[in-house]
Amino acid sequence: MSTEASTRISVTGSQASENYDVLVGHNLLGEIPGILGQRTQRILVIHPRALRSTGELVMEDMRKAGFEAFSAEIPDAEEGKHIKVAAFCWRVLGQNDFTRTDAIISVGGGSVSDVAGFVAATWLRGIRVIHIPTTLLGMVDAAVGGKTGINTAEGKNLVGAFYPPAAVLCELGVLRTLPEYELLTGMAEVVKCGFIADPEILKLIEDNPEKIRDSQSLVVRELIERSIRVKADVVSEDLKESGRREFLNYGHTLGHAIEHAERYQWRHGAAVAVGMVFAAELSLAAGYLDEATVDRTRAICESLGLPISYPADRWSKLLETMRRDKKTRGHLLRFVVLEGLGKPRIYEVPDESILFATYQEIAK
Ligand SMILES: NC(=O)c1ccc[n+]([C@@H]2O[C@H](COP(=O)([O-])OP(=O)(O)OC[C@H]3O[C@@H](n4cnc5c(N)ncnc54)[C@H](O)[C@@H]3O)[C@@H](O)[C@H]2O)c1
Ligand SMILES: O=C(O)C(=O)C[C@@H](O)[C@H](O)[C@H](O)COP(=O)(O)O
Ligand SMILES: [Zn+2]
Repeated sequence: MSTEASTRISVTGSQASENYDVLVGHNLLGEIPGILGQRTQRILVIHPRALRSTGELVMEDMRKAGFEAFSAEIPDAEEGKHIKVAAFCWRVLGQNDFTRTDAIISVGGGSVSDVAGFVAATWLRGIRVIHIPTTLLGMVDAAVGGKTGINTAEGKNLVGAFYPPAAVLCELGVLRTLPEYELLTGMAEVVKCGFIADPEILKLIEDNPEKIRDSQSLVVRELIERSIRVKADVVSEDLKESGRREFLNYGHTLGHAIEHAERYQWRHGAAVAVGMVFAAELSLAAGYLDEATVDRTRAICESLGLPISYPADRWSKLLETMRRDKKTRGHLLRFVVLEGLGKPRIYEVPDESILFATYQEIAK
């Protein structure tokens, strides 16, 4: 067991009730009673089937701390981000008389914190939620920042709310059981942070091809903390995405369309990797970025075993889905592009032919 101290990264909002801490370290569950306070009686632990034993451990701990603990076991991965799953959780909350002083704890990857956060935002118009992310992606991105959501038939995350958690506890030991592919798809969001804000992240990945595959290594911990700092910095300034927060969507315009086209059988991070190569190529085509940075994007994604291309014949379907992206304004498609390392900007697409031409660069 590690004896290293935990790291505390603060996120601030426009009012005190939106402030919270992200803790990274070991043995963090003991923080929960202090975060929730004495008036909290009931806790609902929302976890996927695949993490039943982890969910039970958290429930046991909460019972020992004096809470009444209930669980809602939900379908795994993207299947959980469905209105029927939210309705099931609302039913459990209702049947067990959850009040505004009670709380939800999410235990799982980004799909779980997204739906659990949405349930917390909507139950009684808002009860507190603590996220315990169990994937790399959940720790560095999904659990932090207060974006919650579910999918609809038309697309990814189309229904949701901005709803900051009461805390995020990144218990590093839980990553021991995470399959390597899940660790590497989570790295896509780490790479994103590297390109949009902290290029040192890219160097750490390039210089440590083995350690980045060991979830318990100090390099992975440093990558986690650096990525959380990038996200905390952005969302502290712009919770509701009226400006700078859009930069966190780098690679996601095409990425989300690919996830939709694949009926969510691709992991989010894999789709975002292809989306980042597309966004880098678009930055080049628009005259903002040099070829070397585009090549670097491909090289880093490939070194992580992430996809960098997509079938040529899917373009029209992808374009149709991208029109529903949240950054679109009227008929105007908008992409996050790069003007250089750590220099994201918005590109309003003047003519869709540039998108088609760029797609040929990543099509196979
Ligand atoms: N709200 C946000 O800001 C935000 C940011 C990024 C991504 N997301 C969302 O996050 C989701 C992707 O999250 P994800 O990549 O964590 O995927 P996920 O939640 O689907 O989990 C991936 C798989 O890993 C398994 N798993 C989770 N923890 C494990 C562990 N410790 N050991 C073994 N297996 C484990 C899960 O059961 C699942 O099968 C997408 O829906 C994406 O849209 C949201
Ligand atoms: O937090 C954000 O803002 C992001 O864009 C982070 C993304 O990694 C994440 O996938 C997010 O859920 C995408 O949000 P959406 O608004 O495009 O649905
Ligand atoms: Zn993402």
